[in-house]
Amino acid sequence: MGACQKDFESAVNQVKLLKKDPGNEVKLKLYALYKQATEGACNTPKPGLFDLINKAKWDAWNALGNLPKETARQNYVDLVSGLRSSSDSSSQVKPEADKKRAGYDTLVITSEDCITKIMLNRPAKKNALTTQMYREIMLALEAASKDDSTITVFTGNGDYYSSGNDLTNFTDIPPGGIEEKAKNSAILLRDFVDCFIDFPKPLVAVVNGPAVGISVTILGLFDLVYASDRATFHTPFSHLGQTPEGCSSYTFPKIMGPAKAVEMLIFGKKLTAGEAYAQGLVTEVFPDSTFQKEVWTRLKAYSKLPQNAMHISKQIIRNHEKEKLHAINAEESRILQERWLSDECMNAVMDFFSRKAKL
Ligand SMILES: CCCCCC/C=C/C(=O)SCCNC(=O)CCNC(=O)[C@H](O)C(C)(C)COP(=O)(O)OP(=O)(O)OC[C@H]1O[C@@H](n2cnc3c(N)ncnc32)[C@H](O)[C@@H]1OP(=O)(O)O
Repeated sequence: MGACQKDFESAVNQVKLLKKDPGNEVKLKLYALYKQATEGACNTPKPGLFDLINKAKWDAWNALGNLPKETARQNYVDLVSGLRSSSDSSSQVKPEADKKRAGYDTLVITSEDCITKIMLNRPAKKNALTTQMYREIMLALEAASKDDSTITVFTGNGDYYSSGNDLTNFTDIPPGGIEEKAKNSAILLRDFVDCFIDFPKPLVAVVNGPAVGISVTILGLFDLVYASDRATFHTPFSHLGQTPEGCSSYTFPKIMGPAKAVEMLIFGKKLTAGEAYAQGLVTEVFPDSTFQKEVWTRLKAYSKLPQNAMHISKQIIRNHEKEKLHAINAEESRILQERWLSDECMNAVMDFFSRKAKL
């Protein structure tokens, strides 16, 4: 027990030295295990529903039940050891690999063959989109709109394309409380989607795996969507007490007809890649085994087409609707600002964290 206590104290110190923020979920786990290891089973009153951060912490600790202090200590030590080794040899592609595009922590951006590739790079979190990531994507789009590339490609690192909005975004409450949080998030959402509406060059999604939430809805603003046959398309907004964004309330009925759009956006029906192709959301589906090779061969050929002609064609095709799309985006963001304050939404986010804490 003495040695274990020493390992535990050493792990507590190592956490402070981690080079990379392990993210809110891991911090919650660490918190819970630390409390259990030092104080035993959760013994404090449950915080109120609106005290989101303390409630998430309490839930995580309480979920450990009567786990013995010794086991909690050991689990804490193991978790920290895993974090240290994954930060040393992470499967995450190091942004330093691309010297030209330093300054992005959550994306890997490369330019080759007149193609700028923006790769979401949080594979361990299924490329869930943090607030920082939304901001970095906006910066990357701004840079790509001005660089000498012909087309811009979005893809995901790892087995997912993206699991959509990172639900921990909801736990970082500013001093102004949840109303301020909802207001700031609505502004960020609106600005983020505006960047896609205004993007001047052909925009291609290389959907390497499952896509959820906002990573699906904004596909309606892309010019080509290539999908692996492993990809799925899921917008579980009602399940989350939320409503459509990314202009999908307009683009999805237009693309696939109202009946199919309703199945996805209201009832949360998950589409396979083949179904998404049949509904017109996806341009073409490729077998996963040859996906990367086939898609990149195709894109390299396209990127050699005359650049100005392609850019002007995109403008002709998209410009009629720009004003309308901006208005729709503003309205969807306004409605979501209200939704985020609803009990339905808060309970759904709490459920996600409770499910995680019980694992
Ligand atoms: C500025 C704000 C704009 C907001 C715009 C509105 C946007 C709306 C949306 O995008 S709604 C969609 C939100 N996304 C979800 O609801 C998905 C939640 N995640 C899941 O359901 C599952 O994680 C999964 C189905 C994507 C994958 O399941 P599985 O294969 O079993 O993997 P894990 O669950 O173990 O995931 C690994 C790891 O990643 C964490 N994670 C995955 N997705 C998210 C996410 N969206 N938010 C936060 N964290 C996520 C997951 O918790 C695991 O973490 P852990 O290893 O336990 O620490």
